[in-house]
Amino acid sequence: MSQLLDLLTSLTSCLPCLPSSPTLKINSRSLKILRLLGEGGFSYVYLVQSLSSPHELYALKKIRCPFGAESVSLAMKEVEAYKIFGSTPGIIHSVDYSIATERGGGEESKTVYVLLPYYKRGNLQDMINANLVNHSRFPEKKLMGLFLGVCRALRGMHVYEGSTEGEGMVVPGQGKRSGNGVNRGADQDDEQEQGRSLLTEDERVAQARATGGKRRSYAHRDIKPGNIMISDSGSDPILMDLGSVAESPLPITSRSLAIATQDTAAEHSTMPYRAPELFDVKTGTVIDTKVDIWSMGCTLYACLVGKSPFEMRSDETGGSLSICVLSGDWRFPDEGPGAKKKKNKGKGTGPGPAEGGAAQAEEEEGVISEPIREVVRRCLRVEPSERPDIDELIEMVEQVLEVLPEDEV
Ligand SMILES: Nc1ncnc2c1ncn2[C@@H]1O[C@H](COP(=O)(O)OP(=O)(O)OP(=O)(O)O)[C@@H](O)[C@H]1O
Repeated sequence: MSQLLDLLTSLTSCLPCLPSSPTLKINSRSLKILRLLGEGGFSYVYLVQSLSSPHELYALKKIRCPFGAESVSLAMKEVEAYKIFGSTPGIIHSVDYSIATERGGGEESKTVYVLLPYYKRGNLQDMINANLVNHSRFPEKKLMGLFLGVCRALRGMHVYEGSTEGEGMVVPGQGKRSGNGVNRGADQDDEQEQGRSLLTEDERVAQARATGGKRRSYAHRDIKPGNIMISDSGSDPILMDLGSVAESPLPITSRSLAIATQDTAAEHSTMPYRAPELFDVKTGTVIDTKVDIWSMGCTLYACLVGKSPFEMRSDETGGSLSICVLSGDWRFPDEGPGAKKKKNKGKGTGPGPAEGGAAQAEEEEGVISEPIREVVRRCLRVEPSERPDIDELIEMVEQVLEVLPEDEV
């Protein structure tokens, strides 16, 4: 039945609101499904409308849990992450959630529904796609302003200072947490009793040893343009898709933990944006927030060039994407042997004074400013300790914004 609804909704996704649109209830809220917004590995995201206040639109993420308790607990980790960052600026929060149980053919399966604010402007990937279609590019200052917004939102995870909503909610391995006004069903109460954490038991023990049990930070682990929504005003980025969020640092204390971490990354972190240390997780290393800094470098490059640096390079060379990532093999389109050299805007610390002439303007068209290139280079160091941390990255981006000339209107 559930699959039939997905099929029906995806078939009608291009149609405006049908009179017979399916409806569903999330706790006390009755919602009408308008259309499919997108789909991922195990989830569908629908645009829904409140039946009681038709001007209220939401995005409803439906996470199917086909593999029993394990997949339910993964979905609940995502729900938990929405709560943890519920009041962190620049990070999506959930409005409500529920767990539905379906019984059929003697089997029971669960589906987790998460109600999210709807962002009508879409995400950064949509903007990249529009640029590719229109042969246009982001004005650099506007782009770096958006990028700074993403850095600041990410800082809310990397330097987690707690949230009034989230505090007392995550009780690794034990205890209850307080409600947040959400009308939870019996299933949710069961989950509540068990207590939730973003860590598996092995990870929790390893981390407690490494941090002396102190509160830590979080890594998003799937930063990419498709996971950065644009606020309705058009000026603020919103970090979303918290299904991959993991507590950090994570010391890899055993071979089994290394394999589990690598498998989780393979499932949840998008390959062209995934840091090298997650491709080949080694025992004795520590996986931390630097994985996101790598992905930020890939994201900035994709905004400038149209795709991830490693997708670009593996397309160019015909080589494997993972080998390009592991060896840090990437370049800007106008760099390297055989590349058509364009005059670079702003050598060294910043773009130089504007030089006149139509030929000059034409030559400079499509050229990426040197200070922006440098941000990408710093993020894409194969050795995690050589990458800036989030505060250093914010500082770099603020300096770039200071030296960039105003965008032409
Ligand atoms: N709040 C929202 N507002 C508008 N559109 C949304 C919203 N949330 C998700 N979408 C759309 O649905 C798509 C899939 O969402 P999301 O990334 O959360 O799903 P996912 O299953 O985790 O995807 P992935 O496999 O790419 O990680 C997004 O790319 C976006 O187009």
